[in-house]
Amino acid sequence: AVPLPPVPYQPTHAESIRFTHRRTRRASGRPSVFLGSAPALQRVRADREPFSAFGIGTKREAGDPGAFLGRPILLVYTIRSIPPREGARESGDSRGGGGGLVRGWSSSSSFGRTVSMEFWPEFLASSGGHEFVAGGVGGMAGVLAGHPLDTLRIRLQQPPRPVSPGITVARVARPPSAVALLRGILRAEGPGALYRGMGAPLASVAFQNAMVFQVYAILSRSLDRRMSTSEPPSYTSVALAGVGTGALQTLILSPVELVKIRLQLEAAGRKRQGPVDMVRDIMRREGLRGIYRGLTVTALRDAPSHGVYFWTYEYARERLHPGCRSTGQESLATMLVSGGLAGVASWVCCYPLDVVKSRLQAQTQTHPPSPRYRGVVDCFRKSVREEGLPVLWRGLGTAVARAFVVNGAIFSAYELALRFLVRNNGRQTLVMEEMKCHDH
Ligand SMILES: NC(=[NH2+])NCCC[C@H](N)C(=O)O
Repeated sequence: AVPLPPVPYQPTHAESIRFTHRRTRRASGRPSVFLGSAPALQRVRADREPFSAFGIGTKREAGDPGAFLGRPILLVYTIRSIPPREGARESGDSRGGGGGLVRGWSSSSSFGRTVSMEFWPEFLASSGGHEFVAGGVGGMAGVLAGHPLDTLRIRLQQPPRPVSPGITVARVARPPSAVALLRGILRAEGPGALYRGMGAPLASVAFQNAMVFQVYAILSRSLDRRMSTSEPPSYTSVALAGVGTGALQTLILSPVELVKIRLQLEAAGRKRQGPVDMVRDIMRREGLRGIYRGLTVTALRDAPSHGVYFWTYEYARERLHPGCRSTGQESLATMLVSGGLAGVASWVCCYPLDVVKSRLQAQTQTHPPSPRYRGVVDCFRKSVREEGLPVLWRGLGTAVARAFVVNGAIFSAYELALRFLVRNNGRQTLVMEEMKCHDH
């Protein structure tokens, strides 16, 4: 067979230039500019390599400001992929041994002669929005696995019905246990009631979770300031990225949960509304303010809880399977358990806020004459005054069970989908060798 000619490498997008540049600089300690595009690298196929890449770089010492002002030099690279094993050997990275995924860059000798660098799997993964797709798959798995428990939690959190305006039966009637409530719902409304309001979350939570995992992937890597990229983001970066992600996703999640909660609380028998009718109805009556009711309390709940969420996940999986944050090698059990634990920790830490949020989002503004709770603080005060301190933990058992199931499903589906999406790239290590360096 005639060997295929090298594929000329065309520099394209600005974004990947910046990205590649940052990686290069961090790894070598010397600034250099490489013009190239990550999507082009992803198109490398075994039958088309090695191929050449042309880059323009500058040689400067590390930390030198104005690196871009240096004389441009032409760099010629050969890019080829090598088996993971060999990659581990070449980069001296023992963790990647045994056919594992190798991460990090290795740059040998001095810049300007021969530099070989590895494109780590995550670099390839992060350039194509794979986390977004995998996050969406995870979100759907989570809703399918946990919606009945979610309905139980929302119902348990509600205040007792008033006998007449302003007077509740809280002191007389003990709130029902989860099991009693479940039996009651099944008897009176049938199993369908547990799945009520699931259609809309399936689509919207898929989108919300997709955004969460994509934003988290970007933030956790960009917050990490360490020079070495051969290691996964630090736990501090992971937690901070979680907080940022949690705050941002509130904009999507708050209205989604408002509609979900109201659909979940619709009793059987009464004429039922679908999500679209419900949104239209709220918009007509209260406008955008109505749709965004509960935004503040959702942000208060979700920013810290997502910090705890991602920190716990990363910490737990590393404990259960040492080295897996670097190699990506972990079992399904590790994914399920660390995802489950992350969910539980993130719910326990913010649970009272969730009770308040559910109550605030459930109440309609027009009926009864005036809303029962006027805001976050008022809802806290009134609930505790009327029902005692334990009200802040009502439904916690159900919430914890749900959190374990849902987030075990989310993280497992996410990790598996991600591996599926990058499996072509994930098994190989790309080495970029600097062949020539014309320095005039
Ligand atoms: N309490 C939280 N908001 N935790 C953060 C992630 C929660 C996850 N999306 C879930 O539905 O369980």
